[in-house]
Amino acid sequence: MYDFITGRIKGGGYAIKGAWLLLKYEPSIQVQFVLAILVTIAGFYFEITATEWILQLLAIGLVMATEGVNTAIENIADFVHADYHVKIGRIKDVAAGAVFFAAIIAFIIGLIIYLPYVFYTF
Ligand SMILES: Nc1ncnc2c1ncn2[C@@H]1O[C@H](COP(=O)(O)OP(=O)(O)OP(=O)(O)O)[C@@H](O)[C@H]1O
Repeated sequence: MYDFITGRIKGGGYAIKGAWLLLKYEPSIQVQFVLAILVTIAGFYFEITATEWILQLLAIGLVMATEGVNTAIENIADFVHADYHVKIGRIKDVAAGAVFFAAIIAFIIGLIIYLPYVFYTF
């Protein structure tokens, strides 16, 4: 039981370290993080509802998480095969495609939440 708890705490520590590495070194994650801050400011500005906050946070989490996994896949691909290979290209394209799905959904959620506020405010 003690090993289980210390193991979980260590695992959490590694995960926080990984999140910090993503924010510090990955431009794609940094861009998503800035966008997340901007929509959070917009959320406070327009005083969106609790349900809208939940959907917005889910969208932010979905995009940041898939972007992080995409970065990990790119790193693995470069580690196992640094030279050009058509299969590596396909693996990276597919991983980027997953981010695209998440980003499109997040964008649509953003439109659904903010268009009515913008429309009625201005
Ligand atoms: N070793 C490779 N072999 C074949 N094609 C590759 C290889 N590396 C990259 N590519 C192609 O170039 C694209 C971009 O790859 P890259 O690793 O530069 O990612 P990226 O889009 O610049 O990601 P990021 O901006 O997050 O670093 C891939 O989606 C793939 O089509």
